[in-house]
Amino acid sequence: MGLLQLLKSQVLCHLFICFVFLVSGIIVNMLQLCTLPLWLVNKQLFRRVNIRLAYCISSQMVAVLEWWSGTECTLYTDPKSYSHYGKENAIVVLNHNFEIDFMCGWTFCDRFGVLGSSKVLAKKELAYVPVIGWMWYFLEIVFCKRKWEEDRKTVAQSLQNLQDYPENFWFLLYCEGTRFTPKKHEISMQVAESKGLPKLKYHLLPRTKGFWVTVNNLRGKVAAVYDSTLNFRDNEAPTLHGVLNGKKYHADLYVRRIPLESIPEGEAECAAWLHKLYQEKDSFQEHYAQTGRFPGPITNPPRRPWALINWLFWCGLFFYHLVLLFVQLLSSGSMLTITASLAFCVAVSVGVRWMIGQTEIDRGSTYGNKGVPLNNN
Ligand SMILES: CC/C=C\C/C=C\C/C=C\C/C=C\C/C=C\C/C=C\CCC(=O)SCCNC(=O)CCNC(=O)[C@H](O)C(C)(C)COP(=O)(O)OP(=O)(O)OC[C@H]1O[C@@H](n2cnc3c(N)ncnc32)[C@H](O)[C@@H]1OP(=O)(O)O
Ligand SMILES: CCCCCCCCCCCCCCCC(=O)OC[C@@H](O)COP(=O)(O)O
Repeated sequence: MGLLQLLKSQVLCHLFICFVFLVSGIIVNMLQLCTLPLWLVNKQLFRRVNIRLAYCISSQMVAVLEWWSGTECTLYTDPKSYSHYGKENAIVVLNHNFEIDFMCGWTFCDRFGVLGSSKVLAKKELAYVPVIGWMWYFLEIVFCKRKWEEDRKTVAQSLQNLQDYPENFWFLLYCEGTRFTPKKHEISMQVAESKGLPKLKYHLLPRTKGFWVTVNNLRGKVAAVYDSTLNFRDNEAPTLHGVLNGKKYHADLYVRRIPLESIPEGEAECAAWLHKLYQEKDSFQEHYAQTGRFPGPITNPPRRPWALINWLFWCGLFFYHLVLLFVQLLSSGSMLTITASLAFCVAVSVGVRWMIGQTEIDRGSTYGNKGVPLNNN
């Protein structure tokens, strides 16, 4: 193990990275709060400012993935589609199998210059996660309770609000609605069977209502759906812990650009279209399992330096102040101050541990663990 790799595996380094993320994130959240009055006088300026503030937070996770762990992200797509990426609004449909799939998504957003404005249909529980969840309020992220009766109006309204959004964005939809586990897969395939749909090997059965409502409420605003299929080399199951430990992964993303006009408007037709899309995605995963690659040419968008610059700025700022604080603490000799500082460090560690827990599939929700009631029950 080299010296750098040894350094990356040190818990103290992980604590420092997490501390920087949490404290800088809360500072940015507070700045976002201060921009609220702007909404009343100039909504578009409010949005543009918040896109940049959000970048300061999400790009830290991109920097840790790209520069700290050195994870490589390869894009399989045709050159004609490539020329559109970052220059138009799009709905991204992505498989949901990996704990760090959202970080890989963010990496691609950064490489195409849409990281600050990127959006997602997210479960409501994530709105309460400090830093990221709070940041999302100011980005007009669309939250759902995963209860269609409650979501149908709120989701449609939140999507309509994006019609006059001033900068290009990608709107991410995990149509499977939850992360892949063998149990959820088994249950969703029972649902597929009961609906007479072909079985999927690598995906859960997609939930079609969110896709239908998104496509129809973003019509006229969004140019295309980017059908995206992600996998990792060597059957790796990457984790945020691995990334913090400096473990290098290799992500492969296969993207097809599908013009929005080609997607049917009616609910049933749109649902059938999505089911067919997931059958195709399943065949791409099968191809990957057989050959170790996706079909089509590789076009690698380069890493950009901004995420690294932003991260180094915050790390430098906090390192300087932490050293100062440490020296002052020791020279003060006050047991009370030392204990209070230690308690603060423990609180930060516990907070961050809880946040990392949100990314772990083992601690995931039970959504999708129950199928439709069988007729003979
Ligand atoms: C060039 C590069 C390209 C791309 C780069 C890649 C990506 C980058 C892009 C952007 C990045 C931006 C941000 C990323 C940052 C962070 C994201 C992190 C996390 C957030 C993700 C989440 O929170 S995922 C969870 C929330 N989202 C969703 O759930 C979306 C999908 N769900 C839906 O659409 C649902 O329909 C709903 C939520 C709108 C409503 O939920 P409900 O449960 O009420 O669903 P349904 O009404 O659909 O369910 C009932 C129907 O489903 C059938 N059923 C029952 N059991 C099951 C089962 N186990 N599996 C499947 N189906 C089931 C049931 O029979 C009902 O059928 P109907 O026929 O009546 O529909
Ligand atoms: C810079 C490094 C700092 C590291 C510490 C920060 C950790 C912050 C992580 C919070 C990110 C929260 C995003 C989680 C995304 C996610 O994957 O959500 C799961 C949902 O889709 C589906 O949930 P489920 O039904 O439970 O599978």
